[in-house]
Amino acid sequence: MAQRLVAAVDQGTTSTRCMVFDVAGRVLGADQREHTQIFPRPGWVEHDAAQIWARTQEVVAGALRAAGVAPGDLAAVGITNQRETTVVWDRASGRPVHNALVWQDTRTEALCADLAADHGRDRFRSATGLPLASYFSGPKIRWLLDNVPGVRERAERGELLFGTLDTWLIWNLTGGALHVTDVTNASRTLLMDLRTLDWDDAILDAMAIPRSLLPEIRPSAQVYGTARGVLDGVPIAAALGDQQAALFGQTCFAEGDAKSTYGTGAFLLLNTGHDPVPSEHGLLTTVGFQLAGEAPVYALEGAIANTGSLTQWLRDRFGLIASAGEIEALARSVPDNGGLYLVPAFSGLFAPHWSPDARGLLIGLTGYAGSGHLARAALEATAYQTREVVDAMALDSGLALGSLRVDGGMTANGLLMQTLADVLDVEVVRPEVAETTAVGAAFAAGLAAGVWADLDELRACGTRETRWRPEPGGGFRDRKFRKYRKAVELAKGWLDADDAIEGR
Ligand SMILES: Nc1ncnc2c1ncn2[C@@H]1O[C@H](COP(=O)(O)OP(=O)(O)O)[C@@H](O)[C@H]1O
Ligand SMILES: O=P(O)(O)OC[C@H](O)CO
Repeated sequence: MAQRLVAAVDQGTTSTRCMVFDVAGRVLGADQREHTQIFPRPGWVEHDAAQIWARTQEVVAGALRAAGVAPGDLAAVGITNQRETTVVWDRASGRPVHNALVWQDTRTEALCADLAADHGRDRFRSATGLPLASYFSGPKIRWLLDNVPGVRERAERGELLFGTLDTWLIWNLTGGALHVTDVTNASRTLLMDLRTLDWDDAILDAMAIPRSLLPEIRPSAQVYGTARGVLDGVPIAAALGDQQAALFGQTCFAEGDAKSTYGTGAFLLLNTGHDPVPSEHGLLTTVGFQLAGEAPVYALEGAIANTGSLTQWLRDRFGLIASAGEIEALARSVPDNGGLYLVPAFSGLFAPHWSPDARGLLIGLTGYAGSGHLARAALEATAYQTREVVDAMALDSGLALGSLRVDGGMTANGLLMQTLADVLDVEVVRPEVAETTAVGAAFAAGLAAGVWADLDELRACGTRETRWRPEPGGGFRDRKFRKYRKAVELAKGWLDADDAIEGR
């Protein structure tokens, strides 16, 4: 078989999958396996990086088997991954010095508060596009240096390496030959200057992180090297953080293009072109992608903590529905939300508020309210939260959204998709292949390896999609959005200092 197939490895927070694509963007075979979520203390989340590497090899073998192909049939492999999650390992033995600290892990919150003490949370924002927060990798590296016995000394001697999951997988796939990351993953560390695309020495000094730990930063689509083992001889030709890969897989190549991924939480990314746009409205500035030899494309990102998790909450805590898909019928059993508004600040509010002291709020209750209204309020909360982020993006970038491309588990919900189109007053577009993250990694790798000639060829792949257009009634919906905003203000500041002390 001619080498026209491309594999993608999608290393996510809960599972790792591998998919094999043909030149038309069709899936020929796939495999997926979960890994263990380790919760040593409240707020701490870890992964076993060695287990993830083992799972990766299993799913690659499984996907090749399912597709009926051998490594020699692949023109390239692209890597995409959960972002920010931090691994430090021994250069000689390849053994991690500690479990990986996962992006959700909040153990570095006090460290971030200390680093922010004199200069504020935006101390490194102009260089990195990010606020000081436990979400990002830099503080996680610092925690490992400070808390795992011997690690700082070994790091100072140059014996240890740091990587996000892209770096860890590429290092293992090449038998330890390559210690590289891509610009999108590096842009989530709080250590990279967005303009120079290099590690920022002043920040490394301030965080006391030795440069020798850090990988070389490369474009997202470029032949980095050749794999051994399970992908023997296959060029590794792309790496992208998973949300950026979804942006690429959704063909959001032009300034003003935007995608939103709806899973447990939601991540909206807006392509802002070749200049990083600083945010004054609670968004993150990040690298969208960089093709070999080309200038980087930047993005504004809005991260929302709770969207699909609300569906799970109604299912698992209240038994209102037996499966996630049933929420749509329950919501359709009533004509509107009956005056109910739900602010899902279960772990505070992320973009655009970043209010850790907010807690969830259900308001507008009357004797009339029933389970159907609650289901509506839960789905509408996702649409309103999206509108908050989209409005912030317009204020920061001056770009008005032409349409919103969507993906993720929640997009199976037609009522939600229509509500989203109505609340945003833009067309909502869902592609046929829902695995846009893997598609993006395959597209980027295939582009670097010459399977596809240019971005236009990628746009032509998999053009079948479903669209929802806004229905009339904008004024009424604006009033409802204002109500939701009012509820958000009521939810903020709910936690008092002594609540935190009691650990509530
Ligand atoms: N039809 C639906 N309506 C609303 N929410 C849904 C629906 N189907 C799945 N979900 C929610 O979407 C999430 C799963 O989506 P997925 O993209 O697999 O998420 P993740 O990658 O975060 O695990 C779950 O939180 C689930 O409750
Ligand atoms: O692995 P996911 O899909 O939960 O995505 C995680 C994000 O990259 C975190 O920033």
